[in-house]
Amino acid sequence: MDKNVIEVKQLSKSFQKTVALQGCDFSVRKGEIFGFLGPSGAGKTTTIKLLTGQLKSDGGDIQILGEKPFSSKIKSQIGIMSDNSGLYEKMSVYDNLLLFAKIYDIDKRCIEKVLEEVDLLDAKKQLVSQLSKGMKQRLIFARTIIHSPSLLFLDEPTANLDPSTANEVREIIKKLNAKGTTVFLTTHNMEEADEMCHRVAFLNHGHIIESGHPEDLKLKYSKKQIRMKTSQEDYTIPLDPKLLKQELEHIDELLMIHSIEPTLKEVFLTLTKEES
Ligand SMILES: Nc1ncnc2c1ncn2[C@@H]1O[C@H](COP(=O)(O)OP(=O)(O)OP(=O)(O)O)[C@@H](O)[C@H]1O
Repeated sequence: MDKNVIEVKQLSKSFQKTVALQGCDFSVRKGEIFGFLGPSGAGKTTTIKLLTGQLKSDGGDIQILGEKPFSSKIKSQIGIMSDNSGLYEKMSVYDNLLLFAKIYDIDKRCIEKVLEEVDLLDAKKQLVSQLSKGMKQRLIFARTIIHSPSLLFLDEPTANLDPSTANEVREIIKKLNAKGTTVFLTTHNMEEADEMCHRVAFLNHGHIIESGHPEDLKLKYSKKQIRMKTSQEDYTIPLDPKLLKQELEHIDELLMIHSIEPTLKEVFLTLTKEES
Protein backbone atom coordinates (compact mmCIF):
# COMPACT_ATOMS: atom_id res chain seq x y z
CA MET A 1 0.00 0.00 0.00
CA ASP A 2 2.81 2.44 -0.58
CA LYS A 3 2.50 3.73 -4.13
CA ASN A 4 0.29 6.77 -4.64
CA VAL A 5 -2.34 6.32 -7.33
CA ILE A 6 -3.80 9.79 -6.75
CA GLU A 7 -1.69 12.88 -6.03
CA VAL A 8 -3.42 16.20 -5.57
CA LYS A 9 -1.54 19.43 -4.91
CA GLN A 10 -3.00 22.86 -4.25
CA LEU A 11 -6.20 22.07 -6.13
CA SER A 12 -8.58 25.00 -6.59
CA LYS A 13 -11.94 25.41 -8.24
CA SER A 14 -14.51 28.19 -8.13
CA PHE A 15 -17.93 28.52 -9.72
CA GLN A 16 -18.50 32.22 -10.34
CA LYS A 17 -18.33 33.63 -6.81
CA THR A 18 -18.50 30.27 -5.03
CA VAL A 19 -15.12 28.91 -3.97
CA ALA A 20 -15.60 25.12 -4.02
CA LEU A 21 -11.95 24.10 -3.45
CA GLN A 22 -8.97 26.12 -2.34
CA GLY A 23 -5.46 24.74 -1.98
CA CYS A 24 -6.57 21.17 -1.50
CA ASP A 25 -3.72 18.63 -0.96
CA PHE A 26 -4.00 14.87 -0.53
CA SER A 27 -2.81 11.56 -1.89
CA VAL A 28 -4.34 8.10 -2.17
CA ARG A 29 -2.20 4.97 -1.92
CA LYS A 30 -2.50 1.93 -4.11
CA GLY A 31 -4.85 -0.66 -2.62
CA GLU A 32 -6.52 1.49 0.01
CA ILE A 33 -10.08 2.62 0.59
CA PHE A 34 -9.72 6.36 0.99
CA GLY A 35 -12.65 8.21 2.53
CA PHE A 36 -13.20 11.78 1.44
CA LEU A 37 -15.48 13.16 4.10
CA GLY A 38 -17.20 16.44 4.56
CA PRO A 39 -20.50 18.19 5.12
CA SER A 40 -22.85 19.09 2.31
CA GLY A 41 -21.30 21.68 0.01
CA ALA A 42 -17.75 20.99 1.23
CA GLY A 43 -16.54 20.23 -2.30
CA LYS A 44 -16.56 16.41 -2.44
CA THR A 45 -18.41 15.97 -5.74
CA THR A 46 -16.42 18.81 -7.29
CA THR A 47 -13.24 16.96 -6.32
CA ILE A 48 -14.45 13.70 -7.88
CA LYS A 49 -15.38 15.57 -11.06
CA LEU A 50 -11.93 17.16 -11.21
CA LEU A 51 -10.17 13.86 -10.53
CA THR A 52 -12.15 12.07 -13.22
CA GLY A 53 -11.74 14.76 -15.86
CA GLN A 54 -15.39 15.87 -15.86
CA LEU A 55 -14.36 19.38 -14.78
CA LYS A 56 -11.24 21.47 -15.25
CA SER A 57 -9.53 23.01 -12.24
CA ASP A 58 -8.57 26.65 -11.86
CA GLY A 59 -5.20 25.76 -10.39
CA GLY A 60 -3.10 23.05 -8.78
CA ASP A 61 -1.96 19.68 -9.97
CA ILE A 62 -3.69 16.29 -10.24
CA GLN A 63 -1.97 13.00 -11.07
CA ILE A 64 -4.14 9.90 -11.49
CA LEU A 65 -2.18 6.67 -11.99
CA GLY A 66 0.72 8.89 -13.01
CA GLU A 67 -1.30 10.74 -15.67
CA LYS A 68 -3.44 13.84 -15.99
CA PRO A 69 -7.18 13.23 -15.35
CA PHE A 70 -8.05 13.88 -18.98
CA SER A 71 -5.53 11.36 -20.33
CA SER A 72 -7.09 8.64 -22.48
CA LYS A 73 -4.36 6.26 -21.24
CA ILE A 74 -6.06 5.83 -17.87
CA LYS A 75 -9.73 5.74 -18.92
CA SER A 76 -9.91 1.96 -19.00
CA GLN A 77 -8.42 1.72 -15.50
CA ILE A 78 -11.01 3.92 -13.86
CA GLY A 79 -14.58 3.27 -12.72
CA ILE A 80 -16.93 6.05 -11.64
CA MET A 81 -20.19 5.67 -9.74
CA SER A 82 -22.26 8.74 -8.99
CA ASP A 83 -25.94 9.15 -8.16
CA ASN A 84 -27.36 9.31 -11.68
CA SER A 85 -28.23 5.68 -12.19
CA GLY A 86 -29.05 5.81 -15.89
CA LEU A 87 -30.48 2.29 -15.93
CA TYR A 88 -33.02 1.37 -18.60
CA GLU A 89 -36.04 0.17 -16.65
CA LYS A 90 -37.68 -1.62 -19.57
CA MET A 91 -34.59 -3.64 -20.43
CA SER A 92 -33.28 -6.72 -18.66
CA VAL A 93 -30.32 -6.72 -16.30
CA TYR A 94 -28.19 -8.43 -18.96
CA ASP A 95 -29.28 -6.10 -21.78
CA ASN A 96 -28.50 -3.01 -19.71
CA LEU A 97 -24.94 -4.21 -19.37
CA LEU A 98 -24.79 -5.35 -22.99
CA LEU A 99 -25.74 -1.89 -24.16
CA PHE A 100 -23.11 -0.35 -21.94
CA ALA A 101 -20.50 -2.88 -23.11
CA LYS A 102 -21.25 -2.05 -26.75
CA ILE A 103 -21.03 1.72 -26.21
CA TYR A 104 -17.70 1.42 -24.39
CA ASP A 105 -16.32 -1.40 -26.54
CA ILE A 106 -16.09 -3.87 -23.68
CA ASP A 107 -15.95 -7.62 -24.37
CA LYS A 108 -19.45 -8.98 -23.69
CA ARG A 109 -17.94 -12.00 -21.94
CA CYS A 110 -17.30 -9.59 -19.05
CA ILE A 111 -21.06 -9.34 -18.42
CA GLU A 112 -21.62 -12.75 -16.84
CA LYS A 113 -18.43 -12.42 -14.83
CA VAL A 114 -19.44 -9.08 -13.36
CA LEU A 115 -23.01 -10.24 -12.68
CA GLU A 116 -21.57 -13.11 -10.72
CA GLU A 117 -19.38 -10.70 -8.80
CA VAL A 118 -22.35 -8.60 -7.63
CA ASP A 119 -24.52 -11.67 -7.14
CA LEU A 120 -27.02 -10.88 -9.90
CA LEU A 121 -26.38 -13.76 -12.27
CA ASP A 122 -29.68 -15.45 -11.40
CA ALA A 123 -31.53 -12.20 -12.15
CA LYS A 124 -29.90 -11.55 -15.51
CA LYS A 125 -33.17 -11.96 -17.46
CA GLN A 126 -35.26 -9.83 -15.11
CA LEU A 127 -36.41 -6.40 -16.18
CA VAL A 128 -34.77 -3.59 -14.24
CA SER A 129 -38.23 -2.28 -13.31
CA GLN A 130 -38.79 -5.52 -11.38
CA LEU A 131 -35.64 -5.27 -9.30
CA SER A 132 -35.44 -4.30 -5.65
CA LYS A 133 -33.53 -1.14 -4.77
CA GLY A 134 -30.59 -3.22 -3.56
CA MET A 135 -30.49 -5.19 -6.82
CA LYS A 136 -30.59 -1.97 -8.84
CA GLN A 137 -27.74 -0.57 -6.84
CA ARG A 138 -25.76 -3.76 -7.43
CA LEU A 139 -26.47 -3.47 -11.15
CA ILE A 140 -25.18 0.11 -11.16
CA PHE A 141 -22.12 -1.26 -9.42
CA ALA A 142 -21.77 -3.98 -12.04
CA ARG A 143 -21.82 -1.33 -14.74
CA THR A 144 -19.15 0.66 -12.89
CA ILE A 145 -16.76 -2.28 -12.59
CA ILE A 146 -17.52 -4.24 -15.78
CA HIS A 147 -14.13 -3.30 -17.27
CA SER A 148 -12.26 -4.33 -14.08
CA PRO A 149 -10.94 -0.88 -13.16
CA SER A 150 -8.01 -0.67 -10.76
CA LEU A 151 -9.27 2.63 -9.33
CA LEU A 152 -12.87 3.29 -8.35
CA PHE A 153 -14.48 6.65 -7.62
CA LEU A 154 -17.64 6.25 -5.58
CA ASP A 155 -19.65 9.38 -4.85
CA GLU A 156 -21.89 8.68 -1.85
CA PRO A 157 -22.56 5.07 -2.88
CA THR A 158 -24.85 4.38 0.07
CA ALA A 159 -26.71 7.71 0.30
CA ASN A 160 -30.50 7.30 0.54
CA LEU A 161 -30.28 3.52 0.77
CA ASP A 162 -31.99 1.49 3.47
CA PRO A 163 -29.58 -0.11 5.97
CA SER A 164 -29.56 -3.57 4.39
CA THR A 165 -29.04 -2.27 0.84
CA ALA A 166 -26.29 0.03 2.11
CA ASN A 167 -24.71 -3.00 3.72
CA GLU A 168 -24.82 -4.97 0.47
CA VAL A 169 -23.03 -2.11 -1.27
CA ARG A 170 -20.39 -1.90 1.46
CA GLU A 171 -19.75 -5.63 1.19
CA ILE A 172 -19.20 -5.33 -2.58
CA ILE A 173 -16.77 -2.45 -2.05
CA LYS A 174 -14.84 -4.43 0.55
CA LYS A 175 -14.73 -7.49 -1.71
CA LEU A 176 -13.38 -5.46 -4.63
CA ASN A 177 -10.84 -3.77 -2.42
CA ALA A 178 -9.70 -7.14 -1.05
CA LYS A 179 -8.92 -8.11 -4.65
CA GLY A 180 -6.71 -5.02 -5.04
CA THR A 181 -9.01 -2.25 -6.29
CA THR A 182 -8.18 1.19 -4.89
CA VAL A 183 -11.31 3.04 -3.80
CA PHE A 184 -11.88 6.78 -3.50
CA LEU A 185 -15.10 7.14 -1.58
CA THR A 186 -17.08 10.22 -0.61
CA THR A 187 -19.60 9.94 2.18
CA HIS A 188 -21.44 11.91 4.84
CA ASN A 189 -21.61 8.77 6.91
CA MET A 190 -18.85 8.73 9.49
CA GLU A 191 -19.69 5.24 10.82
CA GLU A 192 -19.39 3.90 7.29
CA ALA A 193 -16.04 5.64 6.83
CA ASP A 194 -14.80 4.30 10.15
CA GLU A 195 -15.80 0.77 9.21
CA MET A 196 -14.47 0.78 5.66
CA CYS A 197 -11.63 3.23 5.17
CA HIS A 198 -7.91 2.65 5.60
CA ARG A 199 -7.48 6.42 5.63
CA VAL A 200 -9.84 9.38 5.63
CA ALA A 201 -9.50 13.07 4.84
CA PHE A 202 -11.86 15.67 6.28
CA LEU A 203 -12.82 18.35 3.81
CA ASN A 204 -14.29 21.59 5.04
CA HIS A 205 -14.81 24.84 3.14
CA GLY A 206 -12.81 23.48 0.21
CA HIS A 207 -9.66 22.31 1.96
CA ILE A 208 -8.42 19.34 3.97
CA ILE A 209 -8.48 20.03 7.68
CA GLU A 210 -7.23 16.62 8.87
CA SER A 211 -6.39 13.20 7.50
CA GLY A 212 -5.21 9.82 8.69
CA HIS A 213 -6.26 6.34 9.75
CA PRO A 214 -9.64 6.50 11.57
CA GLU A 215 -8.21 4.76 14.63
CA ASP A 216 -5.23 7.15 14.82
CA LEU A 217 -7.51 10.17 14.51
CA LYS A 218 -9.75 8.94 17.29
CA LEU A 219 -6.70 8.47 19.53
CA LYS A 220 -5.25 11.84 18.56
CA TYR A 221 -8.44 13.65 19.56
CA SER A 222 -9.22 11.49 22.55
CA LYS A 223 -9.77 13.31 25.84
CA LYS A 224 -7.64 10.54 27.36
CA GLN A 225 -10.06 9.42 30.02
CA ILE A 226 -11.13 6.10 31.45
CA ARG A 227 -14.67 5.27 32.43
CA MET A 228 -14.98 3.23 35.61
CA LYS A 229 -18.18 1.59 36.73
CA THR A 230 -18.38 -0.05 40.13
CA SER A 231 -21.38 -1.36 42.06
CA GLN A 232 -21.53 2.08 43.71
CA GLU A 233 -20.43 4.63 41.10
CA ASP A 234 -20.03 5.43 37.42
CA TYR A 235 -17.23 7.97 36.86
CA THR A 236 -14.22 8.91 34.76
CA ILE A 237 -10.55 9.34 35.62
CA PRO A 238 -7.65 10.60 33.50
CA LEU A 239 -5.94 7.96 31.35
CA ASP A 240 -2.88 7.54 33.53
CA PRO A 241 -1.45 4.14 34.56
CA LYS A 242 -0.46 5.34 38.06
CA LEU A 243 -3.88 6.82 38.75
CA LEU A 244 -5.57 3.74 37.43
CA LYS A 245 -3.49 1.49 39.68
CA GLN A 246 -4.34 3.59 42.73
CA GLU A 247 -7.99 3.62 41.81
CA LEU A 248 -8.18 -0.14 41.36
CA GLU A 249 -6.75 -0.69 44.82
CA HIS A 250 -9.79 1.01 46.36
CA ILE A 251 -12.48 -0.69 44.41
CA ASP A 252 -14.33 -3.70 45.81
CA GLU A 253 -16.56 -4.60 42.93
CA LEU A 254 -15.58 -3.40 39.45
CA LEU A 255 -18.35 -3.83 36.87
CA MET A 256 -16.78 -2.17 33.82
CA ILE A 257 -13.68 -0.27 32.76
CA HIS A 258 -12.88 1.21 29.37
CA SER A 259 -11.02 4.09 27.75
CA ILE A 260 -13.20 6.77 26.19
CA GLU A 261 -12.36 7.60 22.58
CA PRO A 262 -14.43 9.94 20.45
CA THR A 263 -16.20 8.53 17.42
CA LEU A 264 -15.00 9.66 14.00
CA LYS A 265 -18.14 11.79 13.83
CA GLU A 266 -17.23 13.54 17.08
CA VAL A 267 -13.69 14.17 15.83
CA PHE A 268 -15.07 15.65 12.65
CA LEU A 269 -17.62 17.83 14.45
CA THR A 270 -14.95 19.12 16.83
CA LEU A 271 -12.64 20.03 13.96
CA THR A 272 -15.29 21.70 11.83
CA LYS A 273 -16.55 23.66 14.84
CA GLU A 274 -13.02 24.87 15.56
CA GLU A 275 -12.74 26.04 11.96
CA SER A 276 -15.95 28.04 11.70
N1 LIG B 1 -21.92 23.68 -11.39
C1 LIG B 1 -21.90 24.46 -10.32
N2 LIG B 1 -22.21 25.78 -10.42
C2 LIG B 1 -22.17 26.57 -9.33
N3 LIG B 1 -21.82 26.18 -8.09
C3 LIG B 1 -21.51 24.87 -7.93
C4 LIG B 1 -21.53 23.95 -9.03
N4 LIG B 1 -21.16 22.73 -8.56
C5 LIG B 1 -20.92 22.89 -7.24
N5 LIG B 1 -21.12 24.16 -6.86
C6 LIG B 1 -20.93 24.73 -5.50
O1 LIG B 1 -19.64 24.34 -5.03
C7 LIG B 1 -19.67 23.98 -3.65
C8 LIG B 1 -19.21 22.54 -3.49
O2 LIG B 1 -20.18 21.68 -4.06
P1 LIG B 1 -20.04 20.10 -4.11
O3 LIG B 1 -21.20 19.56 -4.88
O4 LIG B 1 -18.68 19.73 -4.57
O5 LIG B 1 -20.18 19.74 -2.56
P2 LIG B 1 -20.36 18.31 -1.87
O6 LIG B 1 -19.36 18.27 -0.76
O7 LIG B 1 -20.29 17.23 -2.88
O8 LIG B 1 -21.82 18.44 -1.30
P3 LIG B 1 -22.95 17.27 -1.12
O9 LIG B 1 -22.46 16.40 0.00
O10 LIG B 1 -24.17 18.05 -0.72
O11 LIG B 1 -23.09 16.55 -2.41
C9 LIG B 1 -21.11 24.21 -3.20
O12 LIG B 1 -21.17 25.48 -2.63
C10 LIG B 1 -21.92 24.14 -4.50
O13 LIG B 1 -23.08 24.92 -4.41
